[in-house]
Amino acid sequence: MPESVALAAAVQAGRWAAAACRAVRSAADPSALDKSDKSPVTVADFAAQALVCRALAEAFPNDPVVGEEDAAALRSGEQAKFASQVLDAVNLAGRQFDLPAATLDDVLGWIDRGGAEGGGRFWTVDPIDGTKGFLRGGQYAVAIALIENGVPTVGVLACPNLPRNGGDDAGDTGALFAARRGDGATVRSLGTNSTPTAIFTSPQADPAAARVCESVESGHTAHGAAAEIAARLGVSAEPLRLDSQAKYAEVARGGAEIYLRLPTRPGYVERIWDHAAGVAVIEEAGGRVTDVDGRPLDFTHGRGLERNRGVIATNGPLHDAVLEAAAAVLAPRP
Ligand SMILES: Nc1ncnc2c1ncn2[C@@H]1O[C@H](COP(=O)(O)OS(=O)(=O)O)[C@@H](OP(=O)(O)O)[C@H]1O
Ligand SMILES: [Mg+2]
Ligand SMILES: [Mg+2]
Ligand SMILES: [Mg+2]
Repeated sequence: MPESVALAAAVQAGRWAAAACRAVRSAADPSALDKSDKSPVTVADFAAQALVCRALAEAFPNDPVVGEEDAAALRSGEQAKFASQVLDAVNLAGRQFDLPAATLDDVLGWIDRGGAEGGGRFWTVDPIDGTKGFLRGGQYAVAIALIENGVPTVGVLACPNLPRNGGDDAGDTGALFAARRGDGATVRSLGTNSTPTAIFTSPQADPAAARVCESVESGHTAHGAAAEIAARLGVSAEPLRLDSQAKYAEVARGGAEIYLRLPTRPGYVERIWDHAAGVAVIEEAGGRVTDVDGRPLDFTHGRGLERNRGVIATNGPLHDAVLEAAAAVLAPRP
């Protein structure tokens, strides 16, 4: 079946952005700024958001985009050198795809296309999910999703450091996961014209045989509570720790059965761009996603998953058992 215009635009956006991330990483240690919440943002985050918004604007000039980053710091004048590095990264990646050279004004304009609030139909973009992983040389993902009436209907995860094939057959590095509601989920390499292959979650129904994945960062998920849930399920394998929505991708292709993201403090609201693309990919591969209380993720409240707490994603058959174990370990919802 030919890919829909929306999925094709998201795939192209993911490829352009991934090329910018790779270009920045291979040049030198990426420079980073601290945002107001003390989290890092690099030249590559800005360049990737610019390229994703550029690709989406070409295909759907009227679609709103909710992106993680904005260009305020780059416009401030204090960061002129940083801003020119962002421009260079956009044009370096653009040359690989024969795109016309951009100006700094073009780049700032594309980045700020990501300032929408949402709506009935909108895109959400995490230009680098797992920025700490990117800085460490670990996993990261460019995450792009189309949300229609609260449902992620298209999802793309471009993972430049993830092996194309899972398991022992590592193959080449760089994998792009894509899904459109009703059409299934696929993986392909990051190269242009690569062929997509269908992916499916693992059929494992024995909790004791499950493999759990979780964030590397202990500030982003409660590792201790996850270990208690795993022990209740009888899981013996050590957790697989990897940065970013590469965790959704691993569960979607059967490389793990469970992804636990457990609140580290009351009141943290998960961001929609940290989950929407992963949800589309994993559900189309046969998996299930809820919050820790078993509620579906609610993408109708702007930039945050205001009505949810934490996230549990599974292969499908194990979901109810994991929710039961989580209910026994976690304090009830306040
Ligand atoms: N306290 C807290 N709890 C939960 N999540 C948080 C928290 N603080 C930050 N974030 C978000 O975590 C995103 C990174 O996801 P991961 O933890 O899976 O990756 S990583 O291990 O940090 O690399 C990260 O996304 P990026 O900023 O795109 O990297 C943040 O949006
Ligand atoms: Mg993120
Ligand atoms: Mg990010
Ligand atoms: Mg961030």
